[in-house]
Amino acid sequence: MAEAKKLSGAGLRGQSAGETALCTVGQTGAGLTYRGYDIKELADKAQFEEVAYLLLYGKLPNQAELDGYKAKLKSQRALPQALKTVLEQIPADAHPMDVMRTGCSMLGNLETEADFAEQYDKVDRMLAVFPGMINYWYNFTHNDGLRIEVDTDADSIGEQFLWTLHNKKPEPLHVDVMHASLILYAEHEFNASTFTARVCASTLSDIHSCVTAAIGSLRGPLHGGANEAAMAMIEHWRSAEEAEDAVMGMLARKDKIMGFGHAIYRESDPRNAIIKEWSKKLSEQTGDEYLYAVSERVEAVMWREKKLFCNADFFHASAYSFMGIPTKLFTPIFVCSRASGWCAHVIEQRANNRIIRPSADYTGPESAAWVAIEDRV
Ligand SMILES: CC(=O)SCCNC(=O)CCNC(=O)[C@H](O)C(C)(C)COP(=O)(O)OP(=O)(O)OC[C@H]1O[C@@H](n2cnc3c(N)ncnc32)[C@H](O)[C@@H]1OP(=O)(O)O
Ligand SMILES: O=C([O-])CC(=O)C(=O)O
Repeated sequence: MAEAKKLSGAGLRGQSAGETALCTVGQTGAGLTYRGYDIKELADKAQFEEVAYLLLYGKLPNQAELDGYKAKLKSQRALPQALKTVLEQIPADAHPMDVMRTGCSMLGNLETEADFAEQYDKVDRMLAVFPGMINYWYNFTHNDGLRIEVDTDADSIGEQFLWTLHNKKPEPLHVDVMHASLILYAEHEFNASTFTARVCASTLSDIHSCVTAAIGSLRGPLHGGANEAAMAMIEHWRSAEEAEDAVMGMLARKDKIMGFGHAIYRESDPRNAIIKEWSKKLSEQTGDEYLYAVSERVEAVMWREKKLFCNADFFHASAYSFMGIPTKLFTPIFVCSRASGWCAHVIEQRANNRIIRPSADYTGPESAAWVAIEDRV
């Protein structure tokens, strides 16, 4: 069993910043559990909606509860006209994560959480709306002003994402991949975006503000944005050999290789083996001749040269690409999933709240003498 990573130094690494009953990350060096359930078992056996329910409502749903939950989510997909109008104003060259941030914020204006008693309904509405919301904007701005129908017959959030993106019922294999992917991305303890959501929640702010703030944190390439950055890197290489040469050059220049390394895990990210397996299946299905091989070679070189391993993001890049998902929509899918984890944390924070307000070690001048404005250089 791998030892836990030695955690110290900047970035609050290794410091406990609160309690959670939602998730353990790297407790035995590599593991990940949601409310005690191993991620491998969840990704293998569950639908995303079961996992969202587990995180938000505290237990795995029985069949009737799952059916009821999915029916509720399905009934809440419609986009308010005012939200559509705002989405249509956002330019085609905007980053889709900015669209998610604005869309979430606009939803908060239209359907404000007036009381914490409404929190579960607000969360479920966001989960229901987000896939159609981003794809409404995407199709309108990238597909000749097409105004898609978001009230599809899709049975799940994963299917809804693919259906509203491509305007057709997706194939079952792709829906299975989406379930696994959304489960893998759903929750990860006090990562940067979740911590952002909790800090916002600790001021007793509304839930749309918490999620909007978290989207902003997830957007960065050191966090959720890494799946897009990984794709932007690997898409240039047409063979494993070309990839190896390029990565060696990047390492010599001390470039960061996106999709590798982790703040907590030491030897592996348990989500990688799962999404890698799906990426392999998709590669075989699509007749891919190099992208999977390129990805595998980058993984091998990074481990050989740096003992750095793929995190959850790296093989998501090839997997999403094989399903015809445009690179810039990769991180919004992460939002569609992680919104469940963020909101479970917001609910947990609210249940036992104290405003999060750490201290800082001051490094500025001891004291400074006032200088009148006309005397300043
Ligand atoms: C879903 C997710 O959010 S997973 C994370 C997604 N992010 C990425 O993939 C971005 C690339 N990775 C990284 O930038 C980092 O590994 C992070 C941000 C994930 C973690 O950062 P840290 O906790 O600071 O990493 P850690 O302390 O283990 O770094 C150790 C050393 O490895 C290096 N290193 C870490 N990751 C990488 C990488 N991907 N490429 C090259 N070198 C790296 C660091 O620069 C550091 O070197 P140094 O000691 O000479 O400065
Ligand atoms: O835990 C982290 O720091 C980043 C991560 O993997 C996640 O949020 O899924």
